Amino acid sequence: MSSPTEKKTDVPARHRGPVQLRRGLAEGTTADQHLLDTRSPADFTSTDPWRVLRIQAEFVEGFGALADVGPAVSVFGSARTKPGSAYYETGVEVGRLLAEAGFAVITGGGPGSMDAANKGAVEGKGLSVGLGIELPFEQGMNQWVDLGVNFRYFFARKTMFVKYAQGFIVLPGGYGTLDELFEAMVLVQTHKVTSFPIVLIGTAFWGPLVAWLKDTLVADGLVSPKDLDIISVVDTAEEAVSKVVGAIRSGEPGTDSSGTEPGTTAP
Ligand SMILES: C/C(=C\CNc1ncnc2c1ncn2[C@@H]1O[C@H](COP(=O)(O)O)[C@@H](O)[C@H]1O)CO
Repeated sequence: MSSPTEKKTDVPARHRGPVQLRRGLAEGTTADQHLLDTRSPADFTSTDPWRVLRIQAEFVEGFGALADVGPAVSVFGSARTKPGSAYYETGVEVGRLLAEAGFAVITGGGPGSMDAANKGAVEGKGLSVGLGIELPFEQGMNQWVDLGVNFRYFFARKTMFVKYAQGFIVLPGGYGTLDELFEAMVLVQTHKVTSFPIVLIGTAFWGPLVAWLKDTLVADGLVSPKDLDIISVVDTAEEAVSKVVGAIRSGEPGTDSSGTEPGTTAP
């Protein structure tokens, strides 16, 4: 009797593209049969190889749609921010000031702070971009998006936020906002992107998070003290836009060159 590790050359193999299958896995239908069998097309479109093509298509379509956006800043913040609230008005101001400074405004295209920043971009006569995401519940693009691209996959969409923007402005938000913020922070920390200012608005909101980064992550040696400089925190739309635009124009990373600590308003 041969050992399980002994090479078996007598077992026939079936090839499916670059994949080789033996024994029970070799049984079944051929690729041609699958292709020509129209009984269950829905099964086919939910297979992983088909998904890869859809993912690829999202990147191709996204790159194509956004290629001519020009200088841009991505703005993040809660989908639940209410029109008329202070955060909403700050979002409108951010969008307007960015547009007036010649920057396209890229958001997630949804409600709340995204709606606010897109509205500001339109008011400032700039390019208002929304990168929508397909969600289990119906959620259209907000009315202020002039160039909209809809994504099925969060990760493809997140690539676009970074690839087509030169900086981020982040309003208060929940998990989605934190996800987008921390992804950008990691990209800067690991030098995957350079010269990428990230400015958070709202010292009262972000202060406790920044304190935790410092008192726990830095204190425990999980990030270095200089990693705190990846973000800066301000209180107004004017400060945020001036900081991001200034850093982009000077080619500096998003560090606070004034020497003030993250979590404090720049002088
Ligand atoms: C939950 C609600 C709406 C969901 N619609 C969204 N549309 C587009 N983009 C969204 C949506 N929800 C989250 N995002 C992305 O995450 C960030 C906001 O998430 P948060 O958890 O609300 O902070 C935002 O920047 C988007 O990119 C309400 O009806």
